[in-house]
Amino acid sequence: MSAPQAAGFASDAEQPASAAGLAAGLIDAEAERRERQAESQRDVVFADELLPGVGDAEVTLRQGLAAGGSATFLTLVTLAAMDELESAALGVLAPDIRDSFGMSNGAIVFISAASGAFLVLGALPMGLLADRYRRSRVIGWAGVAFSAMVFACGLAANAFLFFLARFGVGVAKSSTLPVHGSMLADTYPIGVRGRIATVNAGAARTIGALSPLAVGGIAALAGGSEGWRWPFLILGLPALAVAVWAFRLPDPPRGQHEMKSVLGEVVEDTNPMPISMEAAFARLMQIRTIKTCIIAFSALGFTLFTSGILGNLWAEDRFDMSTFERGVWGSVGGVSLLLALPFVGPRYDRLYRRDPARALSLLGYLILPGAALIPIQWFMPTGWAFMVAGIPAAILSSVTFAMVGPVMQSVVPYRLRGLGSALSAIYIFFIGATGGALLSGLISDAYDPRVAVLLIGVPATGIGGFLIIRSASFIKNDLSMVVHELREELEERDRQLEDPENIPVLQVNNVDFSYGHVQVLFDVAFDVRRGETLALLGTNGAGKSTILKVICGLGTPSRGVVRLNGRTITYVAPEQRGRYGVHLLPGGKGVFPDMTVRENLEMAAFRLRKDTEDRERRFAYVLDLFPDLRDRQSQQAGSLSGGQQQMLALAMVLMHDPEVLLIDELSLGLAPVVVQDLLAILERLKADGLTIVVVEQSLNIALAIADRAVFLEKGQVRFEGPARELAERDDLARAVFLGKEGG
Ligand SMILES: Nc1ncnc2c1ncn2[C@@H]1O[C@H](COP(=O)(O)OP(=O)(O)OP(=O)(O)O)[C@@H](O)[C@H]1O
Repeated sequence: MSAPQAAGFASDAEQPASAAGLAAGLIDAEAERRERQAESQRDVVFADELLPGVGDAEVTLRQGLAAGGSATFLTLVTLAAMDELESAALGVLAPDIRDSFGMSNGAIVFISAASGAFLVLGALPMGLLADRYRRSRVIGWAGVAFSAMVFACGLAANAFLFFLARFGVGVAKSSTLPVHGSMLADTYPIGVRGRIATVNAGAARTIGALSPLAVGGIAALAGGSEGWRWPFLILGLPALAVAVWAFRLPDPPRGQHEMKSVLGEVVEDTNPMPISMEAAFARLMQIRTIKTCIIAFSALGFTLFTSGILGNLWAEDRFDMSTFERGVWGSVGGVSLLLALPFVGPRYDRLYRRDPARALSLLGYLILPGAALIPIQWFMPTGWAFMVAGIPAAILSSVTFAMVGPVMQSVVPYRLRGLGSALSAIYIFFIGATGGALLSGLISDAYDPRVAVLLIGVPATGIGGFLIIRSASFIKNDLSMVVHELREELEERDRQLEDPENIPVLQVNNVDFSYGHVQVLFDVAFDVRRGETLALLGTNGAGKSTILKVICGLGTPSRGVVRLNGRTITYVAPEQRGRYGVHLLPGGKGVFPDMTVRENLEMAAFRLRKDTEDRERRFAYVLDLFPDLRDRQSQQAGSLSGGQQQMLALAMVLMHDPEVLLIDELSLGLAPVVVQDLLAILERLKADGLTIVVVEQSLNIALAIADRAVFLEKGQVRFEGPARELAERDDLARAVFLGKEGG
């Protein structure tokens, strides 16, 4: 893109003559773009009652559970309780394990909390599996692995093996957030999500609250320095039984409750395309509620996961409390949390039905007081006062954490539920828990646990609370996006049912795209029919190449959808799209200059290396299409002329047997005679039935090959229709010829 033409900001008459004029023009153009960006975000806000779950009839928890069947809930709750029991066991037994393996405080804090990092390793694949496959199966296998690894913790012969077993436990546990969260959100109605989450947390905590007592009791009963092993050995068995049961759970249709609330019916994608992690993350991080909440919860993670262990170490070292005493106090804290949970879940659900922004800010306001309560606790003079004073802050942060699931699930696109939770798990556990563990371990070893908590816990709590409150201002906009997408899907489903013979090969709808914070595509939409050639024309920097990137998967739109033969491919990886037949001939040099023509073609045919017959067929087709290349197969590609190199690049793309060929700047820098040859080849490809989208600077060339044209200006479609009609639009045609805004 050439800089002076980039923004298309000035008419001929007002061409800026000086550097100052140029700068002023650029500033104006940027201000105008920002205005359009702000407008495009305002555009999608729907009235509250149209948002999913808002204004719906009240549902009691019993009705909600009955709607999805209580077996799923009970199984997932039990599995979550096992996780809790296991974590609590580690907290209570930390000093005994430390002494048994002769470790320092820092080492045991690190090993204990590092399962947060291991959890991250599992969260991504688990999230991906949850979005692609039957979730009950994923949950079952993860449960089996969990029970095996917990057992291994009890058998560990040394600190290193114990560390490895923790690694396994962490990875196996990683199914809880992405897979359970996705399953619960799709099984039970939106109106009970808060209560499901709090009951889930409450039930898990009930077992968790009793577990310090049970764990302390079992360890004391077993006695000796190795008594800590028995709680782990005993826990492995019930975990295995529940995991086996989980395989039988039904898998609900994805996004069914959002669809029922917004559309009144379920539009199920029975044959979804595989989702790419990169595309999913790119999309999720464009959703402001998600991004802000994820950062908020990771900040909270810095303190939440280490505070229990640091508290136990402090209680033992400073106040000389025994394992059993600490277990009792741990249980008291857990029971207190149980008293708070029944208030928060129903309140969140009620607020959410009225105003989702208030439901979210409630969570932020619950967190903030913790920043003041933490210092009070850590300056208490006696053991029991220390334990009692820790309860309020622990309750507030645990209650808020129980709500991560409902908040995330409400704004994540339903196809990305698993990966959405995985993304939050990465931030919360990897950055939050592991970062917090490392820092706390270091500070605790250098000073003491109190310094660690004051330096990390207080600011983390304040920042977390503030950010959650801030995220509340984005949620309605993001929920509106959900509504928009669901409506579009329903319309498209109806359109496909009405006219199944006439589904476009390629469909781009409502697409917004940003490079970082700079939005460059605004609500772009067009279809391409089978065998059609579509020209994408427009001013410099209008976004033509960016659209091609979005179609072939090199860019993920922040809004909107791309479909291939009626199936959504918005989140499909570029190489996967290649397998489905979407291929891009990028602008500029597209060959390996040091290789021969033949070697270049062989590189392109790499995917066909096992299918000799198909490979030969493609070679024959391509060499027949480009006789000039056939005669130069042993020539180095770098020594070919510009036109021949463009032919070779095209030949390489055609080796893939594309269904849709995307061409960026076909004629750029080529002599007219070469362009004529290329056009003849495109004619032949058209005759062979190939669907082509070509970005062209030259209107004449576009008109020569295209059936239809789309004219873009500043990221918006200004014209879509038969190519010859575009030629009649003087204003637009002039813009293409002159490379400036039409007047
Ligand atoms: N990688 C990038 N990072 C940031 N901004 C980019 C990037 N690529 C393109 N842009 C900007 O996005 C806008 C659209 O660019 P794009 O290349 O899609 O336009 P185009 O219509 O193909 O223009 P041209 O014909 O000049 O290539 C431009 O303002 C450009 O500066």
